Amino acid sequence: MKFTIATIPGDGIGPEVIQETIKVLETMAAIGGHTFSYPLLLAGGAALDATGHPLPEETLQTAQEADAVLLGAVGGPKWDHLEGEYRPERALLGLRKSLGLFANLRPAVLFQPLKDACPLHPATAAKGIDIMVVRELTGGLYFGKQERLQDETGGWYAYDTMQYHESEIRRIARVALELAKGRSGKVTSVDKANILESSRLWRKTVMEEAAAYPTISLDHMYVDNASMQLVKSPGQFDVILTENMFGDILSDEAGMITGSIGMLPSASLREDQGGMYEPVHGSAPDIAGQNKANPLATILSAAMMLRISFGLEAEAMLMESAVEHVLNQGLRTGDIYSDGCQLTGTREMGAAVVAAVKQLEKKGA
Ligand SMILES: NC(=O)c1ccc[n+]([C@@H]2O[C@H](COP(=O)([O-])OP(=O)(O)OC[C@H]3O[C@@H](n4cnc5c(N)ncnc54)[C@H](O)[C@@H]3O)[C@@H](O)[C@H]2O)c1
Ligand SMILES: CC(C)[C@H](C(=O)O)[C@@H](O)C(=O)O
Ligand SMILES: [Mg+2]
Repeated sequence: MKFTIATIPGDGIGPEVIQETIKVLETMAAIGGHTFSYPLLLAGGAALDATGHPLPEETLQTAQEADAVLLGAVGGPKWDHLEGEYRPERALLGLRKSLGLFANLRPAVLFQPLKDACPLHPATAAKGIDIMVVRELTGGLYFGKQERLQDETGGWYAYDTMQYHESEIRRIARVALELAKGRSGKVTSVDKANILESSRLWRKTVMEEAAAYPTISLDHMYVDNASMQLVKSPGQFDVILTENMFGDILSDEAGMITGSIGMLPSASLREDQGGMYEPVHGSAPDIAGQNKANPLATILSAAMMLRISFGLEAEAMLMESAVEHVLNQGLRTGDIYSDGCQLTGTREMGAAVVAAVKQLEKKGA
């Protein structure tokens, strides 16, 4: 089969992790007899430097026409002084909104070989963690009206607006409820309904949608408590359903309890399962260009792409098994390193996954 993957390396460690992911995808293509093409597109700081805008029209158009989008990360200190639409991170929001990617799936799974790198109590780590964060991605504070103004004293003030339409809540709630059917059947909706009006509507609407899913157990948790419970006893969560900003924060936290944000993939989807795939982490300027970044989050995002957008379940599973295999071999980038393991670099980790894919495929054949 032929697929076009609009590829946006972006900034910082983005190009490094994308490079390794393409190597793995090419191995998958050779094994499965597929043809993947990777039109390379500019977005973020790289696009700003080259074209004067973080989200060039050509990027948007090619992304819209492709079978899926694969993105590294955007942003970095070089562009931190910029305002408004010139901020590199705005490119990400522009892509999400224009592609209609309202459903952000962020699985947080603790790979068992990493349980020693998990900062939680060993007994908790041994039990395993398998949480699916379903984050609403095109509404809320990120897309509400925002402004910076001066008051009558000349002092500055600013506001951002958290706004949700019932229809936006219903469609993301359905995504979470449907996903829960294929898992252990529990959805925890996270909000701040004790204080925010948008959260009160969120809770009411989620309850209404859940009425059509009698086999799913639904509970509700305030976001402050949820962030504490996630560390205290992550085993209580199956699917976490939440709005845009709460999901951003909770998914980074979920990354840490599963070893590292460098292990966390994500899929941003529209109704037809078309989507953009990117690691949860950012451009990590502190380690960029040093062959230190963990490429596994991006490789796992590409596996999600094969499964969800291309329907290549066997290939996706092979990639995920290859990741588990290299971890079992004891290979670790710095972010997941623990005593007795072998410290390795971005390129070496990518090469090890490629080798593991080939080895596992041979064994299976
Ligand atoms: N999706 C995205 O493009 C995205 C996501 C988050 C942040 N950002 C942007 O990235 C820039 C840096 O943001 P930040 O520092 O808050 O978050 P970050 O995720 O880039 O980094 C946070 C910490 O995690 C580490 N880290 C992240 N990814 C890693 C990996 N793959 N391997 C090993 N270590 C890893 C970094 O070294 C750093 O210590 C900012 O401009 C921010 O806006 C972009
Ligand atoms: C860079 C930023 C806009 C983005 C977000 O907040 O959605 C990032 O943190 C993420 O998690 O993808
Ligand atoms: Mg984030």
